[in-house]
Amino acid sequence: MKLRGLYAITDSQLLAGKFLSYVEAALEGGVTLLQYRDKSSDEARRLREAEALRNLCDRYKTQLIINDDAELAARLNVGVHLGQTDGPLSPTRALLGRQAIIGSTCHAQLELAEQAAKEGASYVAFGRFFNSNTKPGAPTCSLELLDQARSKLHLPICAIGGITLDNAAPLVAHGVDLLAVVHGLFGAESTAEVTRRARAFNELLKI
Ligand SMILES: Cc1ncc(COP(=O)(O)OP(=O)(O)O)c(N)n1
Ligand SMILES: Cc1nc(C(=O)O)sc1CCOP(=O)(O)O
Ligand SMILES: [Mg+2]
Repeated sequence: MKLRGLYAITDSQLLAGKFLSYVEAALEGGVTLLQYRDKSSDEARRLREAEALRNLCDRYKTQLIINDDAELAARLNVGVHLGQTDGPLSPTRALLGRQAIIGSTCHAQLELAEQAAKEGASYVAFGRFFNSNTKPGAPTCSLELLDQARSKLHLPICAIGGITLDNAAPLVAHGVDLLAVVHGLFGAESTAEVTRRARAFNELLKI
């Protein structure tokens, strides 16, 4: 399966009271990967929400990715996204199997991406590219790094951090396959607007 398109990421605060309706609205517009990102330690709620997302994703034939938590991903038989301090990639690949989607945060460092590729990552993520409401302190990344990554790597490239419909086109022009978005998608005023934005992000990625 080719990993290219919108990568929607949930935010528990932003989506409070409208979690499933906004996620379904995004899926309606087309989502290649959906990441469940919840930084709390409420294990019961996390399991419940992740299961609900897996059911939704099954209906829309979208791949679910769990942020940070390989054990939860294994329990639900879905993918995982690992940052640099979220645990090693190779044992996670062994845990989840060959088919699982495993993503790796590489910030603005090509060497991290090359290492992740060697250890079996399915995609590499660079960021942040713009000011981010969700993670304002994340290190920044340039379009030039994307050019280098595109010429050296044979994996799908994901961009993250402050991406909106107004600033995403240059990322695509510099070789990005996956646009990972929280606020620029789920910060919308209505479910109809979430669906419209999802469709528009996918249009940007059509070659
Ligand atoms: C697609 C994608 N890219 C990067 C990240 C950030 O991961 P990480 O550095 O582990 O930070 P947290 O998201 O865990 O705060 C991501 N989640 N998804
Ligand atoms: C979770 C995350 N990681 C980042 C990184 O650069 O690694 S930026 C980010 C937040 C993405 O949310 P928004 O689309 O609202 O900026
Ligand atoms: Mg993490």
